[in-house]
Amino acid sequence: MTEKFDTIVIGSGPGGMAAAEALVAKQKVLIVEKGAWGGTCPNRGCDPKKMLYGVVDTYLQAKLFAKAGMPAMGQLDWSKLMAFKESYTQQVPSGMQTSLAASGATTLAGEAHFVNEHLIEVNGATYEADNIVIAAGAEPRILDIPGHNYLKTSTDFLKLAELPRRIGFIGGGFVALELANIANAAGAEVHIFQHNHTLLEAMPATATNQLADLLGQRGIQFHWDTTVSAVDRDQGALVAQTTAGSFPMDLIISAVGRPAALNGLHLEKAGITTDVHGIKVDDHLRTNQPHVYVIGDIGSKRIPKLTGVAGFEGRYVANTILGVDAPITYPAIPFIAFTSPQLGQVGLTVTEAEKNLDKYQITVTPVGKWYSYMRLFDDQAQVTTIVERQSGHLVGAVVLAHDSEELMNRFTQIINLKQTPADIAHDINVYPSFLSDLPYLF
Ligand SMILES: Cc1cc2nc3c(=O)[nH]c(=O)nc-3n(C[C@H](O)[C@H](O)[C@H](O)COP(=O)(O)OP(=O)(O)OC[C@H]3O[C@@H](n4cnc5c(N)ncnc54)[C@H](O)[C@@H]3O)c2cc1C
Ligand SMILES: NC(=O)c1ccc[n+]([C@@H]2O[C@H](COP(=O)([O-])OP(=O)(O)OC[C@H]3O[C@@H](n4cnc5c(N)ncnc54)[C@H](O)[C@@H]3O)[C@@H](O)[C@H]2O)c1
Repeated sequence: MTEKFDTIVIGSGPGGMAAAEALVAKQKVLIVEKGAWGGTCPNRGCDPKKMLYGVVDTYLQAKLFAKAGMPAMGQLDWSKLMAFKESYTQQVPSGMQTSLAASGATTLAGEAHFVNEHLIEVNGATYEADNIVIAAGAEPRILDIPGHNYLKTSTDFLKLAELPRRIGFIGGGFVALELANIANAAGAEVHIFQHNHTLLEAMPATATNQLADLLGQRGIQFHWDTTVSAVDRDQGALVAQTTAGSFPMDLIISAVGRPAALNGLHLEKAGITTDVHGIKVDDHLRTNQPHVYVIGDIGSKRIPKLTGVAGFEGRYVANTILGVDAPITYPAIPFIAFTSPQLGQVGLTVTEAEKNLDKYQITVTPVGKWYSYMRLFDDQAQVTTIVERQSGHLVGAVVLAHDSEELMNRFTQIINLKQTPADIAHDINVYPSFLSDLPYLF
């Protein structure tokens, strides 16, 4: 017998959770999960990464304070660091499933496949719905080269029982840089093999070059314009064969992007169309089957693939299903590479602003000597603001600094609220703090 629901949600990551939780008060909802409840972010992404990052960033900062009387630091204990991370991650799947079930959604463990545009099959049983929300996320890409079976992913890194002595990362994106930062601080010899000379493609090159210099000074070895063509095994070690020579390693991580997790969904049975970036959507996040919606990392769209975005889209689609009819519009979307220091960006990019300097004023302010940064030995800290000349509104910002996330959140708020320098000067912020410096940045 086929059980009938108002809405079926496929995937319980930040996108699927948000959609299910927003629908369940008014609808009969089924949510299906083939792996760990909660999806990538809390199990093998943002949250475990930031548990590790918080410790290593504090450790690095404490080392900087040696000049200010901090006693000498020993080596980080990797097994305790991992145990700390697991104290959080081990309770995530059961906690997420319990919370979904408590909200009234029906939870089902198993892989969902489309049978037709209204019917899915899970564990041999079929389920029907008026609406289906695909929130199946993305998965790490293993580079297709000889020896690819030796390559590991971010998921493997975040579970390492022991820290390998030499770690190579293929790619210069968020995953490679953030994990390289952790591995380096924890004592590994770290190499980044990047096929071009670009890090974090969405960020301005001046800031990413500066970040690469700082990470290089800490010992991370960047191999620019270097393609890894094969991986061999030689007497227990792995060898990265590259256009710049052979490099023996103990672990090599493929960090070359996260393609949409299309496999296994059998989208063709529902006639749903895809492209190389994922499932195609319209401005209401509908597929070519209007009752089938797509949210989060699995969608083909030019929006950053982030946890906050997946949740925003989940709530938007829930409202659409419940009858609100308006195309999706996104607020400013901030993102940060959690490296030491952090590099974050929000709003209009420097590259876009540079194309129209009559309209936009770009100001790069080195703040390393400012009180808030000098007391942290954050000598290279730098804030870039992009202001629309006519209105005086902030439309974009880039921050390279220790602990820049709250400043980034405030910049995001300023952009969304269209606050002017006068509005900002009117605020009383905690003094001294990064935010009490704000009026001096405009
Ligand atoms: C190492 C790492 C660090 C990250 N750090 C950050 C960060 O600091 N900040 C940030 O904003 N973002 C970060 N991200 C990205 C963030 O994790 C994703 O953008 C977010 O998880 C996307 O949510 P989602 O709901 O679209 O997909 P996911 O979280 O991937 O969830 C999809 C779920 O669908 C399930 N699924 C797939 N197919 C099926 C099927 N056929 N049937 C049933 N279930 C299925 C999967 O098992 C999975 O649980 C990071 C990612 C990684 C890998
Ligand atoms: N702090 C955060 O917000 C955060 C952290 C981690 C991941 N994420 C999300 O996860 C996504 C995936 O992260 P990622 O680092 O895997 O991808 P990415 O897109 O950020 O970087 C991929 C890197 O791989 C390189 N690359 C691409 N194809 C290659 C090839 N064939 N050979 C060698 N190198 C190649 C690219 O030049 C790039 O440097 C991010 O775009 C982001 O949306 C976000």
